[in-house]
Amino acid sequence: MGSDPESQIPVIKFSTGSNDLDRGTEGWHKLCKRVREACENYGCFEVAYDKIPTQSRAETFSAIRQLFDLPLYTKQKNVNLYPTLGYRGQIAAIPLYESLGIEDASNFESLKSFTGLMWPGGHDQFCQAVISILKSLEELNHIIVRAILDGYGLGEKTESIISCKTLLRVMRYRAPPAGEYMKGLQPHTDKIWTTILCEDEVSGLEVETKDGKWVKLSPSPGSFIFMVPDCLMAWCNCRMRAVKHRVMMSGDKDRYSFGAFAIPVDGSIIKAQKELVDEEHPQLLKEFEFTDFFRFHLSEEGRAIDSDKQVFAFAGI
Ligand SMILES: O=C(O)CCC(=O)C(=O)O
Ligand SMILES: [Fe+2]
Repeated sequence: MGSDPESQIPVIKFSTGSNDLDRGTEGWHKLCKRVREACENYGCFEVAYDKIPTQSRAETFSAIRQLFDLPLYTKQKNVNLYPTLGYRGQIAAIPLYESLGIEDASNFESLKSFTGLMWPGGHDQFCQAVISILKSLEELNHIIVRAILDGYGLGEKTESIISCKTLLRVMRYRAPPAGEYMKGLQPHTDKIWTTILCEDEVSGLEVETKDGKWVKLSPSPGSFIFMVPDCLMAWCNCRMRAVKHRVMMSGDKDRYSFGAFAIPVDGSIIKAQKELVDEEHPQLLKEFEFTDFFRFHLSEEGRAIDSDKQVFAFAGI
């Protein structure tokens, strides 16, 4: 598992030094095709993006480590209307896992109020590090969504792009007891529009392939992982697959990671693009309001359903 290079997900370069990122160039067309194929076949890909310096990642992870070093009662002040978006930890089924969530985290004011809650007097260095990397990741996300649109010939239909705010979720997974291979995070698909993940040194993220095999990812140190969540899958009439993923821990090091999660703003309607519905691809999901779906997945009824089936239970035709 993982050591077989054949089973690894595609690596796609987003190189600011070439004209591949200019719409209309041959390089851009090739990029769009690769993005589309990766999202259809794997539901994810590794992103090599040269615009985010190693230093910026290092500063972000140093800030994240300081956050996890705070006392539990301080971290538990991170509450959210939706329980899974605030502090999570001390969960019996996944004892190694702990995470915090910051809504609208590329906005200086919301970062300031978060750091003001965590540290007396705030933490300017935390805000600077997070803002800087998130702005770049939002830019990257924008390019990837553009590539998806162009990949389907919908480049002019920018009004169909879902408006989002970025939630930053930071994770720490404790090393398991010596010699054990242990669940860090349960298998799931993300419920949102897009996900970009970043890990620091210790791997552990696994994705499920089309034929149901789990593959351990070994991204290069400077890379990110882009994933297709349920809403993006619904938007493209399930041409792309929402990738099921989990974290498995082994070895003696704690794992730190973070995700830039694009969360549709309240009132967002998620619907299959009519251009992507035809005889060969009948519409599979009804249109739905994002918040209704999000609430459903947290409800008792939703939680009784496997994560990757929830969207079909909620909106299946
Ligand atoms: O820690 C990771 O790499 C994955 C986290 C994740 O899948 C999530 O928070 O939805
Ligand atoms: Fe996830």
